[in-house]
Amino acid sequence: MAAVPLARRGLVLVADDDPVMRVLMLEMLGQVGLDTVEAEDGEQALASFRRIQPDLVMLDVEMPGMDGLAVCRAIRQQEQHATVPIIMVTGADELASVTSAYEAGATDFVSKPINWPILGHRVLYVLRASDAISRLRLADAQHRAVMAAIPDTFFRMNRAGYYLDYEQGHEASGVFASERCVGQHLQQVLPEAIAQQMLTQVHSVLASQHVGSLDYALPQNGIARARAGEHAVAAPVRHFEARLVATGPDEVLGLVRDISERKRNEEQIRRLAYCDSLTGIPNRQAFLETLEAELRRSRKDKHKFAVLFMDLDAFKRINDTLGHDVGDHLLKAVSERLRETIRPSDLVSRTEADDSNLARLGGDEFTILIPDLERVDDALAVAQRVKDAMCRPFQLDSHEIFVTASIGISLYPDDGEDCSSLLKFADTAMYHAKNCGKNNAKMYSSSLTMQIMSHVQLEVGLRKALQNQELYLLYQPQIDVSSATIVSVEALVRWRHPERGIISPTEFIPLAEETGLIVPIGEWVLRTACQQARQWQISDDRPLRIAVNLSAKQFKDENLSQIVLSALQDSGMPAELLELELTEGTLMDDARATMQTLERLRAIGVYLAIDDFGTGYSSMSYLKRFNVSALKIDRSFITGLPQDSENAAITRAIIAMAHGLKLNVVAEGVETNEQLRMLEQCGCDMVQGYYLGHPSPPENIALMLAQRPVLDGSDDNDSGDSSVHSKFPEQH
Ligand SMILES: Nc1nc2c(ncn2[C@@H]2O[C@H](COP(=O)(O)O[C@H]3[C@@H](O)[C@H](n4cnc5c(=O)[nH]c(N)nc54)O[C@@H]3COP(=O)(O)O)[C@@H](O)[C@H]2O)c(=O)[nH]1
Repeated sequence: MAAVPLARRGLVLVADDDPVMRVLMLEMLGQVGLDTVEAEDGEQALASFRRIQPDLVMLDVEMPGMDGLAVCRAIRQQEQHATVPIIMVTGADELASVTSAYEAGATDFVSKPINWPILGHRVLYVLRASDAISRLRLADAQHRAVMAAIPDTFFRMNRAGYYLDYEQGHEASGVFASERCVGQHLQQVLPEAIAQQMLTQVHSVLASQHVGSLDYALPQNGIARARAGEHAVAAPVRHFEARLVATGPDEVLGLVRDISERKRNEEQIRRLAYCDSLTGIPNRQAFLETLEAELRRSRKDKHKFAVLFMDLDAFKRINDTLGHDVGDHLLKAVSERLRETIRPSDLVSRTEADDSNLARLGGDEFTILIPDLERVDDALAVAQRVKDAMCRPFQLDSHEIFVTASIGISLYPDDGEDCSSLLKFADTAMYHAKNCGKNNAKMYSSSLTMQIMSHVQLEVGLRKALQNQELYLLYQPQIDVSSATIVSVEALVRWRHPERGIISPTEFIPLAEETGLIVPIGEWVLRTACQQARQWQISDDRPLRIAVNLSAKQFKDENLSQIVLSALQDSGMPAELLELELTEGTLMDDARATMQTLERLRAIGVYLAIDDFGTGYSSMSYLKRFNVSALKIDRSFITGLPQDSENAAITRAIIAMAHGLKLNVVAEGVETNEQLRMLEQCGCDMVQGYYLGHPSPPENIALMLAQRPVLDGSDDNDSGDSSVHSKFPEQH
């Protein structure tokens, strides 16, 4: 049977000047599967080494010429062969010889007389050990390369919290030097609290054998000051993340990374996500989170808190008239004033006073959280302080701006037990405050929700009212005082609601304004009134004027003049017989735009009147500039005439002033003969009111028109009140 060749296990260079020794060595090494190359002397050995690059070298120490020690040294000098195992064959097992061998760079030695049976195994062992060492060296080099590439600081620590090793990473900002740590306990290196947390984490990692981590911050200027407690003041800090992994039953490896940059980025992102970019105060998201936290806290501690919802009154007008830059400045100034108003107060009960109790939700809406509320009155007191703060004029560049605010308040837990309800209810209360005349603060109550719901239902109904033909017009005559004849008729809209019956325009016109529905409704009124008036003009054969109320939204509608022209054309009405009634508020809203719209309407040739005069700005100079044809004295001045001397004086002054400006004057709300008499004496041109005719359906107006001079025979079908029946001419 042929011998099975042994697997080759390495190439050994054997150098000995004694041929017998060489043969024996080659034989023994061959028996354990090693390949061999022989050399007779040192020079030959060195040359062979360079040529064949053996895995191991065996050198006889004593050789003529270049001895084994010299060869060994020569090999070791070649850097790339610094690790090849070299076994020296020494003449005697004496210490000096062994020492010289190691000093020359030998890996091991074999003494003569050689124990031949174990020589091969010895060589194999040295080869294996050398291989293991090479691999260890490689692993160590790789380890070092990884360490050099990683910015983290490494340390080893035992269960008790002593640093066993500490390798500072190149991006560790030099908080600690390695010599400060090795052999030291955590508490001698880190501030007490952090050291304690780290030790807890070390124990947890050792127990679970899972990776654990810990974030902490240290003052930039060093540990000593941190330990002195100086980090409590706002010293710049660096943030670190320590990851711990168990490397044995009682030892962890820690990697510490400087995460200051990441923290800064996170803070920047947080600021962007949670700050209102215009004012710098917290935004809606931040407020919702603060509210959520407060809710949890108050629920646990059984405390009350309040949410204030503030909205500036007429902010839109400031934006529209003075521009968005001024609007933005105002919002910044408002937030600053709010900040000042709540900062020194009892609002912030937490240790760290911050701005998170205040937020801008968007537009001109701000919210304030009042924690730890003891009495409801405290919330109202804060609202009052805020209102007072808003009332002080804002000086913005060249503008002195006056604003007021409406505030709604909801309470936890009385009004709601979740954030969205509390915010919604505070908003509802704010709307209520606005409806109660602005510059107001109101508490939420559940009845407000009912009101809002019915408001919403009304809005839904109003959206369908036009297409369902639920709207209709009544007409009220305006009578010329000198001729006692009807010269004009005012169209007044009504809504016949399928469930609620007749709804007054005082209820649905503001809603139509708010929702923008006034534009289509107003157009329908205009067209219907023009058609009706044209019929009367034809049948009665006289130039009867029809008066139609225009709301602010309609007046601002850029299609207004087109709509007016089209209504006139479709009905065949002469433009001068269409009277458009505008309130002072509508005209004063945006003076420049007003002038342009008025210009367009005048160009069409319609008759323009100012309605409800005396209730708004009552500015004579504007009246002159607006160049209208008539003004209607508001009925609040006519009520109480002639006894009310103040109203009598105002009425006289308005009539005189209007005549000075060559305007016709109409007195509204004339309900008695005495009022009529007095207005006649004051020279009032026209009168309108229940005394002369209630708002009535077209057929009643047709009857009245047929009587000349006029006789009031009208019924206000919608009020049912027709108590005033008087013959105007007979009163003369
Ligand atoms: N934009 C539009 N507004 C309209 C329209 N139709 C009406 N309105 C406005 O709604 C308000 C209430 O109107 P109404 O309930 O019709 O009241 C009018 C008269 O009924 C009332 N009036 C008339 N005479 C008397 C009186 O002697 N006493 C008394 N207490 N009330 C009286 O006055 C209202 C007419 O006011 P005015 O328009 O200011 O001349 C009202 O503001 C309407 O303007 C519409 O189609 N579009």
